[in-house]
Amino acid sequence: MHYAVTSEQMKALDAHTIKDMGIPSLVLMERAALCTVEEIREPLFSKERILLVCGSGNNGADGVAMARILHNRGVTAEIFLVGNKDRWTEEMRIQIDIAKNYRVPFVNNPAWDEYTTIVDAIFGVGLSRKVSGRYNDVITSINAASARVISVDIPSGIHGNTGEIMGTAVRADKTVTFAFPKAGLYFYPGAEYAGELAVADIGIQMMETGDTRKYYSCMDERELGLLPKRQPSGNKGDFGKVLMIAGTKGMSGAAFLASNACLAAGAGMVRIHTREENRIILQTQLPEAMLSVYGEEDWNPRAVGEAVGWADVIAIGPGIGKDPMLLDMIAWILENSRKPMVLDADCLNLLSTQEELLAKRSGPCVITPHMGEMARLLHTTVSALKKEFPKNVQAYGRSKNLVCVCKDARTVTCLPDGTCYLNLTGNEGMATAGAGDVLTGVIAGLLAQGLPAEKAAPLGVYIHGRAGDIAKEKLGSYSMLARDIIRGLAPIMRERG
Ligand SMILES: NC(=O)C1=CN([C@@H]2O[C@H](COP(=O)(O)OP(=O)(O)OC[C@H]3O[C@@H](n4cnc5c(N)ncnc54)[C@H](OP(=O)(O)O)[C@@H]3O)[C@@H](O)[C@H]2O)[C@@H](O)CC1
Ligand SMILES: [K+]
Repeated sequence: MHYAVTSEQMKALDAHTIKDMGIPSLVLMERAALCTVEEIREPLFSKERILLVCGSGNNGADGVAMARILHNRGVTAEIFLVGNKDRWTEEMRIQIDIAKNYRVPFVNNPAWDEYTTIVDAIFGVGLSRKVSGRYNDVITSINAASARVISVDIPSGIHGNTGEIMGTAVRADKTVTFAFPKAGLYFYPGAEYAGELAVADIGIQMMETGDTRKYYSCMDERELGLLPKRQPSGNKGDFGKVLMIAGTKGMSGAAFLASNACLAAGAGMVRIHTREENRIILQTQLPEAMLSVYGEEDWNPRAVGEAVGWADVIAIGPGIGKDPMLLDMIAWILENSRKPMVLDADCLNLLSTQEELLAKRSGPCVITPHMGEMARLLHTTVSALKKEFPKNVQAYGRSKNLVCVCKDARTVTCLPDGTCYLNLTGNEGMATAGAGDVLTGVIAGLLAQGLPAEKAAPLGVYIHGRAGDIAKEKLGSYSMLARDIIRGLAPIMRERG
């Protein structure tokens, strides 16, 4: 696992390293400049002729230091200052003096197409407002030039916290970011603008006493170790029994995908509770699952009560539809069971009309809304949700004491204690029908094997994304289907046995 930080958090970590630990700012800067110079290499970058475009702050000062290092190594490196001299930082003033001492060339009006590489050192984590005027023109020229572009710390014009384009932004081929990835390099469109990402260790550490919950937590392959080892002596009951309440008339596919994914994620047994019209098709498609059914006017309280008693984990939602009758069933389960639950899709849409029901449950609970469903739960619009994202999702998870997986191009998982996981696996091919049902099944499967909701949800999102990446590699993003994501689970789970 690693952490991603906001611009403000990075500034605090910089200041802590300089003031409390005593490493001079210029030492950090020299390391930053050296690390970035090392990244200018074939095959992506040619050192034939390099332009360093530098702003007035310390991002610009990094660029000037890089120019001097390159110049002293015999590379043709020229500095173009775009900032306002009156706003130069102390470090910038010093770097300019040093560059002048070494006679590094400055240009006022660069011939953009004569460079093989452009270093973007205009704004870093200090970007504080929309980009306009001369800065806008310069960024447009960088993007139009034939040179390859390497951005220092973050592409200029990308918001370090949200990844949004602040008016205009540099499109980099590579970004070298210092100490910790900035969240804006992971969220879209920032992730796309950053190009290839390198994280340079320049000597800044997390504060030992700090509460890491304030940073974004990002899982990687090491977290697969959280998967409980399957005991050779175990039987199917030991690996958990999942009740999957899914599939209205004509929506058997959602029930199939979620249940299939749940078994493929390692659950011992799955029992589907679905509309009676789905009986034959589901029993044919997925004979490994058990089945009970309900009719048009009755959700079959007896069958549900018995199934809830049997299950270790309950998942409700994939393709169940919006029939108000189902709200009675959901209410009954929330009130009567303390077993771990995953609530998805139409279950959440039904609950958005009677939110007090969520408060009635007391067991561990994971909800998996996409942005539209999340907005509905918060009684707001998607655009308003995005403005305060993910703080509003964190607040919701905390207030309802549940784990909230908010699905988007970068899915976040917010825990009741405020921890926020940012998922880095997955791809655009997963924007396909049924992919969400697969996720519900994977999380339910992990819960069934005994993982707590706080781990099952972010790990499920991570595994689901990686399975999607495997599907994309095989089939491409256009043709991969939700069932291919399920097939992608095996190579990942196999790493554990
Ligand atoms: N010792 C350290 O701390 C280390 C820091 N490091 C490096 O420093 C970077 C942070 O430096 P920073 O804090 O000086 O901010 P930075 O990103 O250069 O931008 C501020 C400048 O931009 C300007 N400006 C902002 N928005 C604008 C807009 N829309 N349109 C126009 N102008 C705008 C703003 O102008 P002002 O608001 O003052 O008018 C100011 O001049 C960090 O990303 C890393 O690269 C590393 O070397 C490691 C050690
Ligand atoms: K930059």
